[in-house]
Amino acid sequence: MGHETVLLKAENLCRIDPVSKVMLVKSASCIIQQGDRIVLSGGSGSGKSVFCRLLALLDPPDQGRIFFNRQPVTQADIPHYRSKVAYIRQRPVLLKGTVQENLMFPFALRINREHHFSPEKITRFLSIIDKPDSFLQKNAADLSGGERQLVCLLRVLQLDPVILLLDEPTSALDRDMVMQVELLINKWMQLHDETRAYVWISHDEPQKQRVGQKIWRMNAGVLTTGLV
Ligand SMILES: Nc1ncnc2c1ncn2[C@@H]1O[C@H](COP(=O)(O)OP(=O)(O)OP(=O)(O)O)[C@@H](O)[C@H]1O
Repeated sequence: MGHETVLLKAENLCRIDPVSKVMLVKSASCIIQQGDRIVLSGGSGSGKSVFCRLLALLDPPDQGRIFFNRQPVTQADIPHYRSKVAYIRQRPVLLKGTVQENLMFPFALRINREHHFSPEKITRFLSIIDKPDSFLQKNAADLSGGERQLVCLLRVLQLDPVILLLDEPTSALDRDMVMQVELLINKWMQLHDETRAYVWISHDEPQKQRVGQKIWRMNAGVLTTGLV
């Protein structure tokens, strides 16, 4: 593939537990290209979440560098970078209020001042998951676990991320909701002509087959991406 398709390159990322001094992620390097649908697998406690949080720069690497669009990511870039390389956790966090208030919340933040809430964009996403516009007026506290995860995804997708880091986003959901989440993310990839990418942590074999075109593995903090 051509050079221009590389979205992100990480070099020798390390993360040391500040308390125990144990190295949780050991010199992990990877490349994420446009269209990449990557599954990250590995045993429980192997470091998958720690690694994805490093990639999202939610935690600072103790060593190593990340290049995004071929530029090294500096301290000043981090807030913007986090909206472009977005981490989705297993247990979604919503604020009090309606679905719409939750979706509008990011636009109140200074970092997103160039973005504006787009009802059209949200309606398009809602139609993908078969939800009427009235869903926006639902109280977030009344949503099912699956609906909460969908709202969290919409809240991220509306800000036009480039890479999603999906940390077991469906592991607590029933099968219908799992399929809805997969559908939404698949459509998001298609809507952008496969110029986006994701890394999806999953323990579920059938799901790995459905959503993964490349497999990365984490074993005791050591990442294997298939690239030597
Ligand atoms: N903030 C932290 N501080 C210290 N240690 C941590 C922290 N977060 C995770 N760990 C430890 O790092 C190791 C890797 O954890 P991590 O959550 O990345 O595993 P995982 O591969 O995602 O596992 P699972 O599949 O069970 O979610 C574990 O031993 C965990 O206890």
